[in-house]
Amino acid sequence: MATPSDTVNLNQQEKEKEKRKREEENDVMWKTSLCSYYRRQDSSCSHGDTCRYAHGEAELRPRPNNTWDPTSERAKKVLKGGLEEDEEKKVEVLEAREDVFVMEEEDSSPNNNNNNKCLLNLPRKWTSDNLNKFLDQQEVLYKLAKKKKGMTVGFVSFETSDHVKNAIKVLDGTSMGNKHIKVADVLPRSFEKKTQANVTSEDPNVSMVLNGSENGEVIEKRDPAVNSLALKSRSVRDVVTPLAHMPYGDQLEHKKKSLEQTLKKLTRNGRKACPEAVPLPEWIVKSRDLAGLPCKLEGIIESPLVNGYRNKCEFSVGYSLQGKPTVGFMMGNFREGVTAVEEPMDCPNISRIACEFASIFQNFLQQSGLPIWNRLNNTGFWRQLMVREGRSHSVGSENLEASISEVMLMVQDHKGISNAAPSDAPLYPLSIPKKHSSSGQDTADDAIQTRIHDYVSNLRFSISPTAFFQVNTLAAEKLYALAGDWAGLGPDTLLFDICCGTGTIGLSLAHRVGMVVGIEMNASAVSDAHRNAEANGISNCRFVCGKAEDVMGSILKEYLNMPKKQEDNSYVCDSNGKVETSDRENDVSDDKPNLDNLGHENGDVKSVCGHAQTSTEELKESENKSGRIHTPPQYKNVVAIVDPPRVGLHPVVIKALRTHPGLRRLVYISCNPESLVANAIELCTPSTDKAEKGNNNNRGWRNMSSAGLARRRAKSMPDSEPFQPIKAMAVDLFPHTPHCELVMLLER
Ligand SMILES: C[S@@+](CC[C@H](N)C(=O)[O-])C[C@H]1O[C@@H](n2cnc3c(N)ncnc32)[C@H](O)[C@@H]1O
Repeated sequence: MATPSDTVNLNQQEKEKEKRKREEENDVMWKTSLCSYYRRQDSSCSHGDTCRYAHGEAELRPRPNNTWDPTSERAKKVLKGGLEEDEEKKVEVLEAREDVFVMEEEDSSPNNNNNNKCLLNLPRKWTSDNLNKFLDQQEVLYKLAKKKKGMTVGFVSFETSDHVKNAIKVLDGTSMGNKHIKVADVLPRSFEKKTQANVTSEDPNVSMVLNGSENGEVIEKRDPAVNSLALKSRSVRDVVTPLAHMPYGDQLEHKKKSLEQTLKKLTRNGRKACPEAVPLPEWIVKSRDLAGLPCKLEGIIESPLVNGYRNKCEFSVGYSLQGKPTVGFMMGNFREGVTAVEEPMDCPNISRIACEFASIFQNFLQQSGLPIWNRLNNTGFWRQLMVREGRSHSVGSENLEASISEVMLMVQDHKGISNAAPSDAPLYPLSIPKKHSSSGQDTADDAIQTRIHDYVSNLRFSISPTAFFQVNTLAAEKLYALAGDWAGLGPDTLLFDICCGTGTIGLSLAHRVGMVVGIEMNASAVSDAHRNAEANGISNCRFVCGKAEDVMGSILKEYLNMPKKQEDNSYVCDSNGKVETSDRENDVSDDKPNLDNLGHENGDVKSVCGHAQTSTEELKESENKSGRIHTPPQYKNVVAIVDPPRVGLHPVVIKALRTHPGLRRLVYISCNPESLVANAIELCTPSTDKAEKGNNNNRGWRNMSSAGLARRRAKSMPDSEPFQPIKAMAVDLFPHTPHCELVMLLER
């Protein structure tokens, strides 16, 4: 007979076995990051040994590129170790120069450089003011001290070598929280003065756009890049395409496993959020047969093109580790103090053409009189180059490169924190001198096109500089086709294309439905959608410009809160976009439609529409003229395809979709499975009529996971029928990176 201690041992053995099995089976990212519970010093992570994140330093494994979770003690030790190994304790601050210190010219000369030091391990939240105060408190004599919020490094310059010695004596090793300050040397580099020159292009269809508010002044300052020794072991290929070392099949397997883990969060959180008084929904009960998945993950569709697939690249401008002005990708996170930029050639997802333009731009920078953007003090000019490619006709993966017929280059004059200028920043088209004109002279392009074109499902799409377009067009076609197949479309379907961009999803599915209503906040994208409908002869689409959270409620009302019975006065659009009446079948009711409901609750709804658009005003006008009331037709099948940005849908949109009983099917496309899961928790968790009213106790929400927040919101969801996750499938739009698109069908 087994004793209790035998049972415990057996259980432990089982657990160990299970753990080993998981470690072997699981993805290469298994336990390469610390669990957030562990970070919060809270040992209540319910996954226990099966958690894919490390519960402590001992469990932590290195990442595939041989680095450690940057928040771990190990990573910090590696960094520290690297520094200590260096005899002279020199930090390789390659381009910490006079614009950081605002020093006199002679101060930055190599001879005086010993009077410039950097302090390591300072609190991230400190600004220059804090550093100045601290040095004063320590009675350290110095000339100038600078510190950027978010970084752990500060820079100090001293008048004399005695002052430096004293500072080292006082500061080196001083405790700062659980760390010790280190004083290290700064290695400035000198750079040659450059002259301004023009970008020239031999490509006939290159357009260039300046995105920003004003031209920067011409100042001869250089961008400091703070790069630790640890960076030397990193390659840009590892940073940008961390899965590139695996065969493509293994990458897909890796992503699938990672998605399974993420999807399981939906089940766990749905179970936790389900009110006690309500039975667990069927999908949670059935998850036991699916190893904890909320629905079947049907697989992952591979990208037709694995290399060079990106049609859009945002290159950073900065200095390389060798101090060369470079156009490419940053070697790490600015918050980690990394600003080094390396060339993109080794990144397999970048097209040859984009690399060529990055290289042309890099050569141009050598001669430009304008300075490179300084990420430490937010000065300078050249900051980012965006390269977008367009095609002249629809193609397969074999000859994609040959079909690229247009390139749009976009540079930014933008001083905000985020690398990308806001989407509503003014755009200035720039003419690019062409080398080849019939006269042999350089000529400027008279009619500058600020749009490029691409093809999805044989439809031609016009794309404005700031409009979203999927970066992997061929894989996006597969994504949209899958969404269309799952949406259960037919002539009697009303399709809401939520976050529609240039109208790609709605327009490519328009021939399979009665009507499409697209919603999008980017006005240029909405104009594109309008143009794209017209260019492709599609008339049953309407596009609304507005934030989904502002317009969703009123649009649902407009289309779904129709009177039960109408005569033959519903409308369809003819091929010219004119509104006509039709004999569409309708449910029976005697109510008159309430035209007031057709207005948008939150005002400010601009409709930029295809031919089929009929605004409230137009409806009212047509009612007055004909004496008949025109209302949108009723559709038997109402479906929404949502394709939100990485953050997911706004809670107001989720609530509108969830609480409108007319919407029975929803296809959720997501580039961020974590936010899909969070939104699905709110859409699929049962509610009660005793839903908690808005909880004012928001303490601690900053530390909450997106799933935790969703659980909290699910509790205050008004009583409404929840959706059920039916199936999920991934589409790999981003080979060589950990990202992919996830599609989930929800029904009720
Ligand atoms: C992932 S993209 C999808 C675009 C489009 N479905 C496609 O595949 O080309 C997300 C889109 O949502 C838009 N967007 C972001 N936040 C929004 C909001 N609050 N309301 C409406 N649209 C939004 C963005 O401008 C972007 O065009």
